[in-house]
Amino acid sequence: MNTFGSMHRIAHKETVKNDKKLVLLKIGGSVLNELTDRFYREMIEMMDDGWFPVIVHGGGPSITMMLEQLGIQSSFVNGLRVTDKETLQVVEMVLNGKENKEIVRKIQAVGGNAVGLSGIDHGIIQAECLDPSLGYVGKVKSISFPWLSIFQTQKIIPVISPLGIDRYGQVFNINADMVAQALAVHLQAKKLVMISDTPGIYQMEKGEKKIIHQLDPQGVERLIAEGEISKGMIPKVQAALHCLETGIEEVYVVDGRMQGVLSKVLDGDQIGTRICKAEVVL
Ligand SMILES: Nc1ncnc2c1ncn2[C@@H]1O[C@H](COP(=O)(O)OP(=O)(O)O)[C@@H](O)[C@H]1O
Ligand SMILES: CC(=O)N[C@@H](CCC(=O)OP(=O)(O)O)C(=O)O
Repeated sequence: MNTFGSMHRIAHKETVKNDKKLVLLKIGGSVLNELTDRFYREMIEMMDDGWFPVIVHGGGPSITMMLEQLGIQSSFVNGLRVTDKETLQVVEMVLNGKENKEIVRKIQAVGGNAVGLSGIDHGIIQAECLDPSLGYVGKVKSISFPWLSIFQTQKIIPVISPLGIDRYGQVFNINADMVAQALAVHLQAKKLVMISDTPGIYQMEKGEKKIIHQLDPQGVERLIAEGEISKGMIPKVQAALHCLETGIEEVYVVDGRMQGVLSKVLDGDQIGTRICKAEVVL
């Protein structure tokens, strides 16, 4: 966690304090290109309040669009993109070349500092094949991110794409929610915020979507079993359940286009859906 912990007592103390206020922001491809300058400014402002954001991003819709433009067929199994060699090249190109740099560019444009990294760089995300029938789709085996204290001290926001690499140099395409969860657990984030295109997790009531503002793990399991949670929301809530089991206090699902969304989450105001263990429900 703290590479230089033993070097200086005060530096160590500061890092431990900051670690407690680490927030993992997962920016979904559904909303990535609709986030405003205000959203990115809030990210910079949260650092003045002692919070430090680490970003993992997706980019599913952009990948699909590029594959279509190139005439490459794309298919999904349980929400995961079947990834052959040709598809993997496009995934790398779109995630690392386009979406990662788009986020970095926007943070820089509002006066912040960000460094874009892929999970391949320095082997941040060590991966292995998830299921041979899906091709080069990976799962996270381990994470190595020893520079957190340097990024924090310099107020540089890390922006990480969901690609992994194995020890032979093979790259894998990994679902971004899974990467966000693994990184949140590794960095012992206080919160994981899933930034998507939905105002929260909803269930249908008399033909209308009703947002559920608070959910505990049992509630999540029930909504999955009832079929209320489906498609892209499934990996998010699975990630949330895993996070809660490993000590992360709360996971939010929010719409990144809502004004003041990040400050509301950090201030504990009611926004989106907050998933937490029953005993810590306020
Ligand atoms: N119960 C639910 N509540 C909210 N969204 C749901 C639910 N069930 C399925 N979804 C779908 O999940 C989508 C978000 O997942 P996804 O499209 O993968 O987003 P992202 O690109 O942000 O990861 C929503 O737009 C919605 O269509
Ligand atoms: C294996 C797999 O499905 N990988 C995803 C990676 C991007 C992603 O997860 O983007 P979102 O967060 O926008 O869904 C994909 O190829 O679309």
